[in-house]
Formats: sequence, C-alpha cells, structure tokens
Amino acid sequence: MSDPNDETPAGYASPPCLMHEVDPAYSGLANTADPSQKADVQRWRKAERDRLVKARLAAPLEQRKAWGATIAERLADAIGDPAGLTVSAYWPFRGEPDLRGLLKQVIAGGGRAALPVVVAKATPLIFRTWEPRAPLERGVWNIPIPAEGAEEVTPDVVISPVIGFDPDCYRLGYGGGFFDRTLAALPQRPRVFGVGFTLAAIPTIYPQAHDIPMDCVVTEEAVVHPRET
Ligand SMILES: Nc1nc2c(c(=O)[nH]1)N(C=O)[C@@H](CNc1ccc(C(=O)N[C@@H](CCC(=O)O)C(=O)O)cc1)CN2
Ligand SMILES: Nc1ncnc2c1ncn2[C@@H]1O[C@H](COP(=O)(O)OP(=O)(O)OP(=O)(O)O)[C@@H](O)[C@H]1O
Repeated sequence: MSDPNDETPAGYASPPCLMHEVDPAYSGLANTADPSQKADVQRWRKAERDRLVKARLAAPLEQRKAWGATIAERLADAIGDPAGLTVSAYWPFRGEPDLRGLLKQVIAGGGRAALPVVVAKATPLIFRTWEPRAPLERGVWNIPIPAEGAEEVTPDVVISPVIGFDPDCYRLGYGGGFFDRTLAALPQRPRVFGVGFTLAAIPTIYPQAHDIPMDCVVTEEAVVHPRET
C-alpha cells in the first residue's frame, strides 16, 4: 500500500527536465567569460521554451480566453488612469493572452496604444501607434505590425508576453533578446508588466548579465512582484 507521507514521486509527473545539464558551478548571475556555461543556459532555455509553449497551447482556447480576460482586468487596475499614457502591448501569437481589448480601453480612456516592431535581428524593438482598423503589415514570424507611416513612439508602459517567468520576475521570451535590448536602450525606463498564465511560472530562468527583470508579472491568479532578497 502507498504511504501518504512518502513524498517520493511515483513516476514522472511532468516531462523530463534539462536542469541537470546546466553547469553545477552555476551560482546566480552569469560568468559571461565562461562560454560553455552560456551555451548550457541557451540550450536549456530552448528546451524550456518548447515545453512551455506546448503547455500553453495544450490549455483549451476557452480557458485561455477566460484567463486572458482576468489578466486584462488586473492590468487595467495596475495601469490606472491611461489618459496621456502610451501603452504598448503586442499582437497575440501562439496562445499568448489577447490584450487588444485592453488597448482599446486605453484609447477610450485618452491614452495611446502601441505595438512592438522588430527592425532587425539583435537590435532594440521600436514601437508604433496602433488603433482598431489601422493598416497592418506582416513582421517577423508573420506577426502583424502597424504599417510604415504609423507614428513611432516611446511607451510609458510596456506589456510584455512571457513564455516563462521566475520569482524574481525575469522573463523567458522567444529567444531574440529583443525585450532586454529594448529596455537597455530606452532613454527612460517604462513601467514593465510581464503577462502570462500561471503555467508559465518556473523556479528560475538562470538569469544572465543581459537579463533585465520586469516590475511585476500579471497572471490569471496573481500579480507577482520580485521576491525580496
Ligand atoms: N506577440 C508577440 N509579439 C512580439 C514579441 C512577442 O514575444 N510576442 N516579441 C518579443 O520580443 C517581439 C518578436 N520576438 C521575436 C523573438 C525571436 C525571434 C526569432 O527569430 N527567434 C529565433 C530563435 C533565436 C534563438 O533561439 O537564438 C528563431 O525562431 O529562429 C523572432 C521574434 C516583437 N513582437
Ligand atoms: N542588451 C543586450 N545586449 C547584447 N546582447 C543581448 C542583450 N540582450 C540579450 N542579448 C542576447 O540575445 C540573445 C537572446 O537572449 P534571451 O535568451 O534573453 O532572449 P529572450 O529574452 O528569451 O527573447 P525575446 O526578448 O526576444 O523574447 C542572447 O544570446 C543574449 O546574449
């Protein structure tokens, strides 16, 4: 008979984890001088991205819609009065929460909505204003972007979709390094809200020297702030 106090797992409850492949000498922030450690982290991140995107898409569409609506409400509360603010979100992709309704609310409340645009690999994102029915073009990965001619703006609030996030509010994204480069390059740091589902919470993303934590991460269950150290 099984002992209810026995915490030994009976089998794998989740897909195999590659955490053991990260160098055991890893201890917090990266030693960027060690290329093998960097390669290990990149390999681990790639596998973790694949796992988390699959887990996200495995949640039923109706469930994701309901979670997205809750996230949008929490974000609206957290942003407060949008009058005069430029708020950037994103065009939803691969099961990300759909926050286009929130962008419409921002516009109705006297703010401006913006979407990110990839200009080139390994360069910061730029932001262009967006409103419903504005002309769109296809950007990288065919993600729609406001067509050339839309005003380029600097956001006061950046809403950033996560594939994964950790208790210090570090973000695991699609692997282009775009958000970190963008935050590093902006003249003034905007308020940065990560958004994702609870299933995207992981113990660590193995933060590297270039990773910049977000102010908080909004999920369907909570607003997560970086833990106190
Ligand atoms: N909906 C949405 N729009 C968004 C983002 C997002 O996360 N979600 N982005 C958030 O930043 C930007 C696009 N991010 C991208 C990130 C990586 C690659 C890319 O080409 N990745 C390589 C893999 C890189 C690697 O693993 O070394 C590839 O797929 O070949 C493209 C776009 C802007 N728009
Ligand atoms: N500010 C930066 N300066 C130089 N290189 C950077 C910077 N930010 C990120 N990179 C590089 O970009 C690559 C991808 O970074 P990372 O794994 O953090 O991507 P990501 O945050 O998951 O992707 P994204 O932000 O596009 O969704 C790494 O090789 C990293 O060294």
